[in-house]
Amino acid sequence: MTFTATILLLGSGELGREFAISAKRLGAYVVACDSYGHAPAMQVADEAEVFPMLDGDALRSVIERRRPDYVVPEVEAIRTEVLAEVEARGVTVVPSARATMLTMNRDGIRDIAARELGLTTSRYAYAESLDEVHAAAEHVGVPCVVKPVMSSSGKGQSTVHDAGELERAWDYAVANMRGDRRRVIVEAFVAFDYEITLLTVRGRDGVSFCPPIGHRQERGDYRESWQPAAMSDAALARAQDMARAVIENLSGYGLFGVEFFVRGDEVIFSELSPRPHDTGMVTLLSQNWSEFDLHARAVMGLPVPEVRLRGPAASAVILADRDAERFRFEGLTDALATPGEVDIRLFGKPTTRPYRRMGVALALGSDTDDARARAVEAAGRVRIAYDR
Ligand SMILES: Nc1ncnc2c1ncn2[C@@H]1O[C@H](COP(=O)(O)OP(=O)(O)OP(=O)(O)O)[C@@H](O)[C@H]1O
Ligand SMILES: NCC(=O)N[C@@H]1O[C@H](COP(=O)([O-])[O-])[C@@H](O)[C@H]1O
Ligand SMILES: [Mg+2]
Repeated sequence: MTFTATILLLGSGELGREFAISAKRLGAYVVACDSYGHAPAMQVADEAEVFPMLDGDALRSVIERRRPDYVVPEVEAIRTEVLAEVEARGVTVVPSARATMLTMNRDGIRDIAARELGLTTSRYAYAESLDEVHAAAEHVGVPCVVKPVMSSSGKGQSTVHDAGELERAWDYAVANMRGDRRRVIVEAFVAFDYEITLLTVRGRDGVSFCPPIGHRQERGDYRESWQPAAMSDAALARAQDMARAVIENLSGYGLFGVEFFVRGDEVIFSELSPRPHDTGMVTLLSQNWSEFDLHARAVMGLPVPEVRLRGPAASAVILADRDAERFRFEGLTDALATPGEVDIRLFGKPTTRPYRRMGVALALGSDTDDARARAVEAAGRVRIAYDR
């Protein structure tokens, strides 16, 4: 059989699963990798590889054996030095080895944005010990947010309201970080009016933007997202300029999820994913081409189409609440019968744990408030029943 490209997908969660579907529709052969078997993307890919992606030797040997046209990272926690090595030998790393190195750890991308590009960010400092955490908090002020430099979906993150809570925040960060660097970023807490993800695509013909996505987070992890987020033309233009500046600096082709806090007309850069974003799952219903379709096209060097919104839309997550290997989903019939245009995605994760995202509900509405209400309603109708 002839394929248009061979893609090695590094990370096989829900985002990788939708990307794999989009890439396969364009004729790609997809090898899905992760540290555990039967991961969501593996269930729809051509083949799977199970190994720890932070292990450089294991990663190098899989890339050498598979000889992919494109290496597509789906998570941050990857031995990115190996990606730089293989890029130097001619393999295309998406969007670029430099982008994966700088975004793997929060300090890389934050220093580029704040120091090199001069973008507005929250005040911040790094710390590698409890003493340094105290010094950093003194520098940025309290309340502040403490996060491991390597983590995602809010893992190891806490908001500190009083210096007495710093020790607990440091211990929590170290216990929940990914990888081997005991380093945290301490950021001033931003009392934003709202926050957005600006999906930004860099294709062969230039940079384009999706309408902004608003979202609500709890414990540093997203619960609901909606599109379009209401914002002033001035704030949107500022966010687009900042997003363009960062991704031009990172280089490479693909879709990026650029996160901003907005307070009045002030737009504050937070961080970015050089890949589809969890809050962007709303685009599975809201756009004529989803963020995964756009990523696949940009990555494979194909034309990036103009995005059209099908209507105000929202997503709401379906979370597990305990550790389990045996569980069932109930209520799918009810959920899909939620009035209006509603859809459900169940990711197929093989096990649950507290707060693990197992699925998402999607809804169109007359406006984003209506879409949010429908998505939350549909998500709530899906129940996870745990077997003893
Ligand atoms: N300095 C801050 N001030 C106020 N809120 C913050 C700050 N930093 C983070 N948050 C809140 O926590 C959320 C998660 O933070 P951040 O995006 O840095 O973490 P993450 O682990 O990278 O999450 P993800 O991987 O889902 O993007 C933000 O979207 C925001 O709601
Ligand atoms: N904010 C980043 C994000 O949402 N990443 C998505 O979550 C998966 C890990 O989920 P898990 O921890 O449930 O395995 C990742 O593989 C990716 O799809
Ligand atoms: Mg984030």
